[in-house]
Amino acid sequence: MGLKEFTGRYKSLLLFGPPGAGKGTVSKILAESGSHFHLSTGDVFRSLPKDSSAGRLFSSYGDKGLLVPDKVTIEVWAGYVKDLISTGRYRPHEQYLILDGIPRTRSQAEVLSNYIDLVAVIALEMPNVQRLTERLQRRAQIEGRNDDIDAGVIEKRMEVYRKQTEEVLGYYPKNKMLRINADQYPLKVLGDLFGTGWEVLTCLSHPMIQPT
Ligand SMILES: Nc1ncnc2c1ncn2[C@@H]1O[C@H](COP(=O)(O)OP(=O)(O)O)[C@@H](O)[C@H]1O
Repeated sequence: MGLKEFTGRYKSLLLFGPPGAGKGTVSKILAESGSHFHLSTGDVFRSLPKDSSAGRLFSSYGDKGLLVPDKVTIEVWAGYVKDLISTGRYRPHEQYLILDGIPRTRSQAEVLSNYIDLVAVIALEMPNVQRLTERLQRRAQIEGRNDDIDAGVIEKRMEVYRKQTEEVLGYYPKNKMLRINADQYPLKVLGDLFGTGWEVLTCLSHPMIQPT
């Protein structure tokens, strides 16, 4: 089957958590543990040309800590994944897709279900806003992200997570849900994740069975 003809669903793990909870760190480690593909929706938006219409739309929402509207989000995301497949960078027959930052609304979850075959949902839990903010401010120094610098924008992103995204967890079956305390050192978070979720996550340790 040619790369462009993939019409199946992407076998996916979803990462949830407030800004600063460590979605990116955990996703990268899971992806690298078995050559799987980590896709951060925030990174997808940040890679858009600033003068494109989607890029301008992203700035107008992202700079305020708000979510980009659902329709555009899904369009940009689905187009990006298609491009990854057609250029051979993401190989859906062999790799799991580690999705960080999507879905963030119920409506995104509903549309996304047409694209993915869900393996697991990892919810990184960290209610301590002060410590999340400290993590983001450290990241701002390293990565220079505008939305990590402004305290008002950080606060807005936390609120958006609490009000719009957290409830999306209820959309997914409990037997696929791994809730992990993210208010710990990264190694401990990973230890807990593999301790709780070994049976679900063990699929990442070997390549997918090839279709015959
Ligand atoms: N699924 C999504 N739906 C709408 N907007 C999104 C989505 N993912 C990312 N964004 C936009 O990109 C910004 C940065 O996302 P991300 O890097 O994942 O941030 P965070 O560290 O807050 O989790 C968000 O504040 C939002 O404007």
